[in-house]
Amino acid sequence: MKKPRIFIDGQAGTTGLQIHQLLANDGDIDIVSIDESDRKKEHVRRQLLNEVDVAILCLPDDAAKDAVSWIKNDSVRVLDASSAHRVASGWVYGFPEMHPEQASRIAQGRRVSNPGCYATGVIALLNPLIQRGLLAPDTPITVNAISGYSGGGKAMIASYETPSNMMPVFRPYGLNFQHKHLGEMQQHSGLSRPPLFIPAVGTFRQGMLVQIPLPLWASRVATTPYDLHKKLSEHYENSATVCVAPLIEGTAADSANINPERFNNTNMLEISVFGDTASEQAVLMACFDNLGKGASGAAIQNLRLMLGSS
Ligand SMILES: NC(=O)C1=CN([C@@H]2O[C@H](COP(=O)(O)OP(=O)(O)OC[C@H]3O[C@@H](n4cnc5c(N)ncnc54)[C@H](OP(=O)(O)O)[C@@H]3O)[C@@H](O)[C@H]2O)C=CC1
Ligand SMILES: CC(=O)N[C@@H](CCC(=O)OP(=O)(O)O)C(=O)O
Repeated sequence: MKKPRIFIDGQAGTTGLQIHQLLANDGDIDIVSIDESDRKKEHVRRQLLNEVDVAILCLPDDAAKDAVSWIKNDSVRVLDASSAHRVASGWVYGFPEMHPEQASRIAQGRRVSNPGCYATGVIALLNPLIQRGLLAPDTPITVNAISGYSGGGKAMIASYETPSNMMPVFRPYGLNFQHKHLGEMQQHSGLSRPPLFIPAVGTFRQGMLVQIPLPLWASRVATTPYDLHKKLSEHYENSATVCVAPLIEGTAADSANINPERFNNTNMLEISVFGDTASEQAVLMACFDNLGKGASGAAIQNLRLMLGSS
């Protein structure tokens, strides 16, 4: 059988390079390469984009939109790692765990959008709880998150890895309330409004922690930390990529395992639920690799679904 041909447009960038490395030893896939001197030449990219089975776009948003508009061959399928099409109609959202039908939608999709890193954590935590009625769609949600600096691509990596640059160990940002992941967080979690999202970047290269504090006493739906944990555990029971740690409750709560770098170089996402029944408070946490389940790992998972090889 003919091997599927894949072109990674943006293969020299952080995400593209990692996808390339993860696929390099896969003998069932033919990765079409582009010369370093040609990788930004429109006519070369146009031609490759129209002659492969799947084009994986690892480009800035505007370049990804251009690339999609150049594809005239209807048999070419697209997996876009940028944020250009994550809430666009006609695109399948590449988060297989969010719905029992989602993996088969991705498998059949002609246009699949890979989720944003922070959005991956938020949707993993909230989607099952909102879909299953444990949180109301209009619950006021705050998200605190920290990412390794590789989340900012080549430019941010260079600035953090230049020794003469004194970068703050922890830098909150997104404080214009316009972060590019808000739309996908809202739509794919099922919230009626975007969350209040406070991301931060730290002086570590890779890894991510997403936290959602929940004052349950203010919730319109009567919910306990135990209920939240049970629903999340049921939802991800058969998942190979998302796991739920045992409920962490009360005065003995121990956060020794919480470390944004813990799942680096894997496609795993671990959910933790901390709760106190007496004070009716809980915190949901998602820990994963921003370059793994937050980017390249998820892209490989989606590609395999699209190729029917997962
Ligand atoms: N880093 C992350 O954690 C994640 C990133 N993403 C998304 O993936 C996409 C790529 O991000 P990332 O890999 O971090 O970014 P990088 O800046 O590391 O890489 C982007 C690559 O695209 C190339 N490029 C830019 N414009 C063009 C163009 N017009 N034609 C061809 N190539 C072009 C760049 O070239 P050059 O090398 O010359 O600069 C670079 O190699 C972005 O949309 C980002 O939002 C998604 C999930 C996570
Ligand atoms: C630290 C940092 O700057 N992170 C990036 C998000 C990286 C990411 O995964 O988002 P995309 O998939 O949408 O590119 C940011 O906040 O814009």
